[in-house]
Amino acid sequence: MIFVDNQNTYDPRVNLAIEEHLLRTLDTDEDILLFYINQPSIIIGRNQNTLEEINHEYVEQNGVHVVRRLSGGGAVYHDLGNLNFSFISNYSRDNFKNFKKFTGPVIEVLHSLGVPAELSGRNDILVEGRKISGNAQYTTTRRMYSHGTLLLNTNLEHLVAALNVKMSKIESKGIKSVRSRVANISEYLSEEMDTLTFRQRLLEGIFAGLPTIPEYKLTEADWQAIHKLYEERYSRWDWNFGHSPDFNVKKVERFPFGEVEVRIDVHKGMVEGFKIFGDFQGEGDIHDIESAVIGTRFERESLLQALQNLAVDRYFGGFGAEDFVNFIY
Ligand SMILES: Nc1ncnc2c1ncn2[C@@H]1O[C@H](COP(=O)(O)OC(=O)CCCC[C@@H]2CCSS2)[C@@H](O)[C@H]1O
Repeated sequence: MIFVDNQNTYDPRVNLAIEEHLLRTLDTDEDILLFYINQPSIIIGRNQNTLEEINHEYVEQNGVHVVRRLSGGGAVYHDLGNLNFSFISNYSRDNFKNFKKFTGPVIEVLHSLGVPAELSGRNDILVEGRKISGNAQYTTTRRMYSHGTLLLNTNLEHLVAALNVKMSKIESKGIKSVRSRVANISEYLSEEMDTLTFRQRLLEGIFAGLPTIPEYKLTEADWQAIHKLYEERYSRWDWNFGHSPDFNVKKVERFPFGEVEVRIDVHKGMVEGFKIFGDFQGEGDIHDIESAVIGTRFERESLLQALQNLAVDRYFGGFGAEDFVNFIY
């Protein structure tokens, strides 16, 4: 096994690009171990509807990154107190969906630190029934990775808040996250440890018995390829939001001026269908609003922009564009 150092990158878009690059391009049959720590972010599963997984108000107010990964499964929250590990290896039927094989060495190190960790029936590592690690895998035809989180000292209030979705009545075929009770590993450690020291302990534990840790240093060419993946995938709205499965939103609310019901069809993150019903009365043809938003991104700023040239309050009587967007989004 070879260790790859990500050279103190804390940007989740770059870290996921490094991981994908190592998976796809590094020409080796060796197993690779990569660790990464991310600035506050939500990492969405490959087949999830991003909007169903994030508290977008919290995300916008706190500058949390939202990035989609290649592997399936649910959405997780990362901050500097969370360590991610990734084992990249040759694909085999035996390795794929085999979480025990990849979490085993990590669990062993946790035991040596006095943490009574165990693999759950699914793909979580638990301590006293609480989740300290979520795991997922992705495979190409030749190679695969099995990666997981480790909650060492994450702000759990932020974790819960960031993943607390407020948007109601969404229907989609997206994979839903499985909400769990979570805990920090630090609760179980007898000494205080920061995330980098914890990483070092894992590294030494996993490579125990070897005189030196075999390491591959990322080259200039590697960084160029990583940068390309960053640009073309992980920093793009189309990947992080637009890649979501189709979904429908239905909103109904009674306002002083009457009841409004809105039904929205979203395809690849864009508004494809938009219908307004209700017993409200106003001037103007409500179809103007419908046609203004069709074809825009289903996100606050784009919706507001689309409605900019319409005097929305004319249609509903005292209900402006901002109120309308707050209602539908
Ligand atoms: N960081 C972290 N670690 C463990 N559990 C978490 C975390 N954040 C949130 N959660 C809890 O897990 C569920 C989602 O569980 P669920 O089982 O739906 O999803 C996962 O576990 C996916 C793990 C992906 C790991 C990758 C490794 C490197 S990049 S991300 C969520 O609702 C919370 O209750």
